[in-house]
Amino acid sequence: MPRSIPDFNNVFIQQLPADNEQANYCRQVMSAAYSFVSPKQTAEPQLIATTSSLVEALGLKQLTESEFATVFTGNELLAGMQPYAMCYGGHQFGHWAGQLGDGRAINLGQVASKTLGLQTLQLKGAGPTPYSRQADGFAVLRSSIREFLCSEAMYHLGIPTTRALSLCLTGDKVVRDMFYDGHPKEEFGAVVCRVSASFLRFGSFQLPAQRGDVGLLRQLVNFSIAQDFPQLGPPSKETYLKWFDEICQRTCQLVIHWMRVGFVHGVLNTDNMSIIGETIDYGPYGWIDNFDLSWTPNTTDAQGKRYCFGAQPEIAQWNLFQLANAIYPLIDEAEPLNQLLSNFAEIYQSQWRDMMKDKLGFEQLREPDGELFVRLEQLLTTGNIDMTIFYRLLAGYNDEVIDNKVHFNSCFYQIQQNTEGFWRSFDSWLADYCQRLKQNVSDDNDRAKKMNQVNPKFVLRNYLAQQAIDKAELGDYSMIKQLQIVLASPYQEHSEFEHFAAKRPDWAKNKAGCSMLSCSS
Ligand SMILES: Nc1ncnc2c1ncn2[C@@H]1O[C@H](COP(=O)(O)OP(=O)(O)OP(=O)(O)O)[C@@H](O)[C@H]1O
Ligand SMILES: [Mg+2]
Repeated sequence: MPRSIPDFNNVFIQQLPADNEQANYCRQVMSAAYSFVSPKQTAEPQLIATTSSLVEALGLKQLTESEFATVFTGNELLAGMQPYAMCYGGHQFGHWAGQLGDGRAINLGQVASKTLGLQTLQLKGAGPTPYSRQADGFAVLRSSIREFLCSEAMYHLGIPTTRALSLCLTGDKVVRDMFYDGHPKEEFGAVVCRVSASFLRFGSFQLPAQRGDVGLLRQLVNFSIAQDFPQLGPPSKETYLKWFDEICQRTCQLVIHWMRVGFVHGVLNTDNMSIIGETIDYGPYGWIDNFDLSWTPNTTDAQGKRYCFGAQPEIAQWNLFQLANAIYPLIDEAEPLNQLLSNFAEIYQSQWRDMMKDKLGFEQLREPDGELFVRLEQLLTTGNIDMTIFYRLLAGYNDEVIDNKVHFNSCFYQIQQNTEGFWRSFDSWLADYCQRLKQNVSDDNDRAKKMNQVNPKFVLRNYLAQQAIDKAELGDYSMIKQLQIVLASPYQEHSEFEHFAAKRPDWAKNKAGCSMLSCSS
């Protein structure tokens, strides 16, 4: 195999306790942060796509295409790789679910990258582990494409996220009942290699806490601080509080970003919350087409709408509350933790207003702006308006526009159905907006430029991901490559790919994969 490979420095397994059992069968794993496990051999590894900047940054350029596919489907290990699955628990849909763990994710180790620092490589869909419970350990092509494209799309939108190094077919078939309706079908198996400085989740700390294993809890927290928050100082009660505060802040910023671009995670269980504040687990996520705070992409969530667009901040806070509960034994005082939790709502509100100020192109936030923001959200909802297109059109708007309906025409889903009352409110909001713009010092061009740096033109619209999947399932990967190009600079124009900025077509409104998704993956 390769002539030159990256340096591995597998701190996670060096510093944290391993499961003593080496055999690969499902079990409760006690007093350990992970279990050693080998990825499953696959029939015919095939590379579909890579993220070239990551290939380079991780020192993997020397690998040939076939070596790459072999390694990143888990068929062969590079020298220094030591595969393991992590042990964690979590609250799923508000209920404690006990031990979950990497049921289909297998970590290969930590690469010391010159530009990115220490990064963990993790295969998703590489076979069963002690944490697979009733499931098979695999992932299918459609969900892997969604994860691969969306991780990188988020990264280029400037949003903290786990990244995606590669997407490979395994050559094996995987059976999935996609609609949970008793019609299982064979699908293509695939593996995405994810990359992050840390794959620890809130649930990684919750599980030892629930089990009363304060020793392991402390080891995990100390490890997290030393690896990812070294600036906080040596372990102490004060440092633990600073660590929790930092996680609250990062989580808050993450949700602000999601609200800014119209991303709905879809399964914000505590096992899907990254301790370093990244977006993790691209399952049944979705992007807002018509602005709707009550929209959830996840069919399992259709009734309760626990994880809908507008609930994300509240859910993030709920999840932080669970994390606070978990680390309580290390702090032994509820008051400071409560204080940090209750700050969350206030900090969120203030950051949200700041984010809206930028989206609307105001140079400074002023007291009455809050009312403009609220009125706008109501209009976007009742007018059935595409969020992404609206903000780009708003950047090019000013009081010289003669006909508002014509200027904003392309962002409406059902323009004919809007009432006279709606148009009156819409026109009056725009008039107030123009009035407000007079408080800016710089000109409209400058404002448009700045607005277009926070309001993306291109997002991974649900129907686009589905089109790329439909083609890929027929062996045509061209749309994956095209989306990779466009989504790598989502705030810029791409005249050649203008169609990728189009609002959701009618055919996609109720089509599976384009409107709602099941968790089957
Ligand atoms: N096909 C599968 N085989 C084994 N375990 C699975 C499978 N799908 C999900 N799980 C496990 O079920 C739990 C919850 O699943 P969830 O859908 O949040 O995760 P996921 O999409 O597999 O992974 P991740 O959070 O690592 O992105 C996790 O413990 C996960 O590893
Ligand atoms: Mg998950």
